[in-house]
Amino acid sequence: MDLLIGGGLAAFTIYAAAKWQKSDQDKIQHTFKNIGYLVKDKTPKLFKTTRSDTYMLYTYHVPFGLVDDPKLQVLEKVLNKPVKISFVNTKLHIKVFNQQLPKLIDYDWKPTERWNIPIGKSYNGSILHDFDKIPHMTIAGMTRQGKTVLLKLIFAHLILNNPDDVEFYIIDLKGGLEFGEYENMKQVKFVASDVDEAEQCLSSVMDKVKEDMRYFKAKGYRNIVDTKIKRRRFVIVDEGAQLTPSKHHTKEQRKKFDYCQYTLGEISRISGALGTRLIFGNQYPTVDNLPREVKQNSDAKISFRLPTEIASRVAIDEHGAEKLNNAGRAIYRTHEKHIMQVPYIDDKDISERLGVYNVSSASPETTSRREDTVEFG
Ligand SMILES: Nc1ncnc2c1ncn2[C@@H]1O[C@H](COP(=O)(O)OP(=O)(O)OP(=O)(O)O)[C@@H](O)[C@H]1O
Repeated sequence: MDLLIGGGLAAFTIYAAAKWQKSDQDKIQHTFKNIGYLVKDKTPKLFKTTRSDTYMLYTYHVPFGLVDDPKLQVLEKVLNKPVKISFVNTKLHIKVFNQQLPKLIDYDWKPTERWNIPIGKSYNGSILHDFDKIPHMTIAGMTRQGKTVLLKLIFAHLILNNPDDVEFYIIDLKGGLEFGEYENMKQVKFVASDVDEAEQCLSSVMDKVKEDMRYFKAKGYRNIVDTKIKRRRFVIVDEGAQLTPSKHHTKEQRKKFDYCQYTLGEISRISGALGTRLIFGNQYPTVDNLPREVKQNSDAKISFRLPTEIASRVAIDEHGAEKLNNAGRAIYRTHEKHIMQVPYIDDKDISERLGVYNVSSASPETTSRREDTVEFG
């Protein structure tokens, strides 16, 4: 019943605001009343407005007992503009953005600083993810929403910025269809396309991580970012759910799945300071197919559209991904949360731009298991 009344009021508020040509400030004030965001007839009082190029920020004193409330989200529809609501230092902040995000942004191939990747455009401008600050990332999203495009964007931009210092270990559980064509690039050390190869790939990464650990200990290093070591190693998993054992697998197969899940957890737990970064992509994250340690150690979580609020909570620890509404639209969650449009990149573009890094197929380095020595310093 409450829901019905609440829904009716919200619909009325949206209708009324559209009909009366009021300023955003007026509309917000009316909305407080209409949706019952008040205490004993006292509604929030506007205390400050701050204008920027991209938004207008309204700051309110609120009566004691009121905090930010999900029902204020109705303002998005009342104002027909993107709105961000937060409660900071006992004040209510309502940020009203001037523009909707574009539905398509082409990737522009502009280099950035070292390990910073332009993963999206938010209402506030470009979002750069710095893999030296936040080493591990999870990426979730239903089919055809943009996970693989984002993984390829990260891959391509890392090579653009650091062609001589980046190396990749890729577990492409779409049978190698997505990353197989890049396996001859000098930066790509391994492309695994099934669980047997994933086991070998991860075992090889683990050996290297242990090697790094011994080296760091001997040198007294704590974190790669405080050393002169330029090399960074990226482990990319596309469709991590394929590493979940099920009752149809044999005992032998299950052992392999368990090993892969355990090793990904270990990599996320110990290797960040040593220069290895894990990016774990997964269609529909559940507690079974998103290894707990990977989730806990990934301080950056990205989600494209997911089917349910529950899946959104597993992926990014809060609701919202179930409401995203076009391919390439995602939530980027670190200590902050941003809605962004991921730049679009296609395979042809990557092959043309990065083709120079293809090593000759005659070279012994071109097998899917190139085990180059790691260079330090
Ligand atoms: N950033 C983007 N901007 C606009 N369109 C996009 C973007 N990313 C993906 N798309 C569209 O969605 C399609 C599917 O993208 P992608 O291959 O990344 O899906 P996916 O999430 O990996 O799905 P699946 O898990 O089924 O492979 C693309 O071919 C493209 O048409």
